[in-house]
Order: sequence, then C-alpha cells, then structure tokens
Amino acid sequence: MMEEGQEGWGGRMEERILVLGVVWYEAPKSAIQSELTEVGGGRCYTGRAQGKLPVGTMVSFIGYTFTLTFAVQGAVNTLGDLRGMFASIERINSILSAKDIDDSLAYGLAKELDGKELEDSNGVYENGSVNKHFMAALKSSSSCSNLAWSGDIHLKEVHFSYPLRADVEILNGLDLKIECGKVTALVGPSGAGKSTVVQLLARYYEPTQGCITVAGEDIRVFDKREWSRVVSLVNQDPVLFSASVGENIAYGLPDDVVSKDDIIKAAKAANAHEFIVSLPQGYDTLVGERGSLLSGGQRQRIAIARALLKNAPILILDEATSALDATSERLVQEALNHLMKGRTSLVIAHRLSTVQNAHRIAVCSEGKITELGTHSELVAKGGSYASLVGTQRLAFE
Ligand SMILES: Nc1ncnc2c1ncn2[C@@H]1O[C@H](COP(=O)(O)OP(=O)(O)OP(=O)(O)O)[C@@H](O)[C@H]1O
Repeated sequence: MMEEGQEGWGGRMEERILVLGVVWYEAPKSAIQSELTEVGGGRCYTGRAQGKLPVGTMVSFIGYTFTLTFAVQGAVNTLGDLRGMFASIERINSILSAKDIDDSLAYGLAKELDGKELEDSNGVYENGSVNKHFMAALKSSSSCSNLAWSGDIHLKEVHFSYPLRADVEILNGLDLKIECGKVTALVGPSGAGKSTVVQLLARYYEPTQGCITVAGEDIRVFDKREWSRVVSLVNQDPVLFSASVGENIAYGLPDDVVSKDDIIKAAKAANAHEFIVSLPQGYDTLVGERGSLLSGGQRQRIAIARALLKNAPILILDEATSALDATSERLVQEALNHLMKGRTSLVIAHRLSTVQNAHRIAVCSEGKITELGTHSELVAKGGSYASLVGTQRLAFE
C-alpha cells in the first residue's frame, strides 16, 4: 500500500515528463534516491527520499512515451491510407462490374427511345449480362474515330462535383469549344478546375450536368474503351511500367500491329532515340519500377513516343513540361510540337510562355471560362490573362 505523501506515476512528475520529455534536466543529482516498493503485486515508487524517480526509470518511461506516440501516429496514418484505398477499390469495382458502361448504355437507350426518360436503369442488364438491344444503341468504334478526327469537341454548360465531395461544385456551367486539328490552351489560377476538365475529357468521370460532344455527338454514346483509343494524355508524371523501353513505347497496342521500326520511328520523332540507344541494352533496357531508372525528361519523351505511335486524334497535355530543366524542356517541347500537328489538342500550362502560340487561349476561373482569344487579343483586352502575363513578367512582344 502507498502511504500518505507518497508519489506514484501521477501528479506534477508525470506532467513534466509528458510535456517536456526532458525532466531529467530538472532532477537535482542529490535527489536521485528514490526507492521501489511492491504494491499489489506491481511496483510503485514511494519517492520516500525526495519524491523523485530514478534516472534510468525516467529515461525508460520517456522512451516508452515516445514509442507510444509514434505507434498512435502510425495507426492514424494507416487509417488515412485505408480510407484512400477503400475509395480506390470502390472505383476499380465500379469499372470491373461494368457500372461505367451502364451510363453509356442508358444514354444510348434514352436516345434510341426518342429522348424518353430512362426510369429503370436496372433494365440495362438482362439475366446478369448487358442487354444486346441497348448495346446496339452505342456507336461503333469506327464512327468514334471518324468523328474525333473530323469534328470539334464542345464542353457544353458542364457542371461537375467529385463523388467524394458531392456538395462542392468544381465546374459550374463551363462552356468551351476545342477546335478540330488546332491547339487550345487552358490557363488560370491553381484550383480553377483545369485538371478536372482533363479528367472529364478522358472520361475518368462524367459531367453531373451538361455534356461533352465531338462533332456534335455526345461522347457518352461511345463505349469508354473506344473513347480511350481516340484520346492520348501526356502529363507531368507519365505512367511507365516495369518493362523494357520498347515495350513501354508500344504499350496498349497489339503486338501484331506494331513493328520494331514503328517504335524507333516514334522514338526519333519524340527526341528519344539518341538517349535510348545510349542505354546498356538500347530498346531492351528495363526502365525499373514506374520508370525509376530514367530521368523525368526521358520518361516524358517515352510517353510522347507512345502517344505518337498510338496516333490518337485528340491530345491532352497537362503541364507536360513544367518539371523540366531548360535543355530537357526544349527537347520535350520540340517533340510535343511534332505530336500536336493536325490533332485536336488541349494544353494546360501555368507557364504562359509555353502556350502563347496556341490558336486559342481560354482562361478558367472558379469552374468557368472567363476569357477566350489569341494571346495578343487577350493581352490587348487587359483582363485577367493580361495580369497573369504581367505577373509572370514575360517580354512577349
Ligand atoms: N479527386 C478529387 N476529389 C475531390 N476534390 C478534388 C479532386 N481533385 C481535385 N479536387 C478539387 O477540385 C478543385 C479543382 O482542382 P483542379 O485540379 O481541377 O484545379 P487546377 O486548376 O487544375 O489546379 P492546378 O493548376 O493547381 O493543378 C480543387 O479545389 C481540388 O481540391
């Protein structure tokens, strides 16, 4: 039993240890004379001499306190990771279970029924598989490709909220025409919704209101896999696989369609051939996990070669050169200019010098297009684009 006046683990002593973690600084050396008493089978500090703990015990206690703190912190981080993982699993499941096809099919059906409201979307499935009648409402792949090569893309009064933040509208009535075969630049402050536009164009998500058309046809009439064949996306951090350089360039294309000559031709046009042949095994060199054995600029040129080989009519460049040094940027920019020729291109960039030659520049602000024109038209207008140019102190003219 503890006697009156004895000091256990509680009180001022514990506060000092927990708050400062350096209590041993405060303990006068002469005071380190505590003793241990057995209490109820456990051990308790009587602190009989001066109410102080032995230094070794205090150090151990502080050590355990830190260990416990790190363990709790680790558990909190793990919980955060788990939440993100569950969100990803949900999205993967929705794709695997063909729930995404559902939208296209339902839309195709609605069109087929002369715009009648589709009340029972469960009817899309018949005996567990997709109803062939609805499948027929989808446009064929050749029609998707023909329209994408020949018509403008139009984001019509698009509204959008991300599923995990459904109450926050990121795009609110955004209207933008991306002209066929030309370069349209999308600029604007951080958080304005530029990358969100990219995600909708790539059909990672669908607009919550409004629609996106190509040559006047709503893109939801195309199966997502068909749509992915007509769109190439090059961003700041391209996805490379743990395979050879050649396999990474030809990724996604059937082996019988792509020859080694095609791969080399694409690599040359992307300013990548020279560095590839200088690698230990040339085109057969393994690039490492996510391309970790290559530099950022090299990874990007491989992604550009891949896009050239894919030869898709619609090209989206999302901050493709922003992380590069001057030499890499010049090489990548040359490759991009080659890639953009004749394609319907949307370029997103913070650095305005990289988009001043675009056919049209659209300024996005708070989920809407607020200005549209060529570089000189927008500078002359003296609006937000002109101030962005001023801020970046570009000596254009
Ligand atoms: N997956 C997501 N879920 C929820 N909100 C998101 C998600 N992705 C982006 N947002 C939010 O959407 C808004 C617009 O983001 P977006 O990335 O489109 O802006 P941005 O104009 O491309 O910005 P930046 O130039 O910094 O890349 C931001 O407020 C962002 O926090």
